[in-house]
Amino acid sequence: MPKASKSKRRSVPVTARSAAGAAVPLPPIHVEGHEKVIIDTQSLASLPLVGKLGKSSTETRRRINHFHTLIKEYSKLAAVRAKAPAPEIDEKIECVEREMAQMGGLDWYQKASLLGQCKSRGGDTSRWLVPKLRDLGLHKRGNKLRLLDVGALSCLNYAKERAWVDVVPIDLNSQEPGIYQQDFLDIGKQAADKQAGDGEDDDDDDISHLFKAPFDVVCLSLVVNFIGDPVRRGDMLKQATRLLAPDGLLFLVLPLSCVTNSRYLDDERLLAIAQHLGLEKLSIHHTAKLAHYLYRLSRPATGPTEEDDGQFKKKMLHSAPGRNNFSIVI
Ligand SMILES: C[S@@+](CC[C@H](N)C(=O)[O-])C[C@H]1O[C@@H](n2cnc3c(N)ncnc32)[C@H](O)[C@@H]1O
Repeated sequence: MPKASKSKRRSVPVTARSAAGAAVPLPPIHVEGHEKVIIDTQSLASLPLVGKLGKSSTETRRRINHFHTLIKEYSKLAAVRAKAPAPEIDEKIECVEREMAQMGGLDWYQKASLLGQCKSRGGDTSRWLVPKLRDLGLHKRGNKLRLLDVGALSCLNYAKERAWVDVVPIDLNSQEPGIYQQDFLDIGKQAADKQAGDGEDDDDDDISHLFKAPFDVVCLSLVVNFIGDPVRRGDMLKQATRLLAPDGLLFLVLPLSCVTNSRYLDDERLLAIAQHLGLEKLSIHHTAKLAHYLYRLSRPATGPTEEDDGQFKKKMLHSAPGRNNFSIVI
């Protein structure tokens, strides 16, 4: 059974009251050098499931979107606080934290997202990817495809393809025994820490062997938009290219509005970012709600370097009113 890996980041835990008035743990704030501050969604997992799953898919979607807004707000406020702490910022942060807690935290969010994957609501996005992999003839390859499913809500997504696909499903908060609890952005860091004698010496928790060989496919389905900080969204794409084998595939899924209604991102810009990271476009498909992308790593998988940073800053592309601010920064 997979075990949770341990986080080594500094945290400042806080508490608040649940709707029922009981004290509940709230997300610690992690300060990771370079003034980057993120919400530690792992800690949201410990919140009790007090939130309701919507009666209709529209209601569930509305609540999921609101949870995304809270994550973004939290990231922004935490970044302000890291630079210039002030009591009014603390108050605003507590307010956001309280609301997330009242909704049920990450556990509620994941259960609501899983509901969105029901067949009656369109199924999970692997059903789009599998025919593409078959079209590429990858089901006939001699050795099985190694596929890293990031933000996996179920370990059964590729069960029908088990004869030719070996899946490593990971999530910040594992919902099933078959899903490894692992922060995608920490892959590689733990092994480096250990080598430097800095890591915790608990071999039972060590799943680093799973990430030693490169992956043929990395799936980032509805995960990049989960992150509130545009730089960390860029870090996710960079990390994916680092983990891919030569000619490996990146499967990216974003809510459609991230590319059709954003001031800072559209398909063209996303393609420029992907190409900059050594990825070439194989396929794009928009549905009423989602944008699917399949890219292939077309240059040696050495991964992007520090020099890549600063190449794709937040740039206004569409200034019409009513647009959202979703962006990816490299
Ligand atoms: C909306 S769910 C996506 C579920 C599924 N992949 C899909 O396509 O429906 C987003 C998931 O990504 C996970 N996640 C977000 N950041 C992550 C990270 N850095 N490492 C691993 N999982 C992450 C969250 O915990 C959450 O379960």
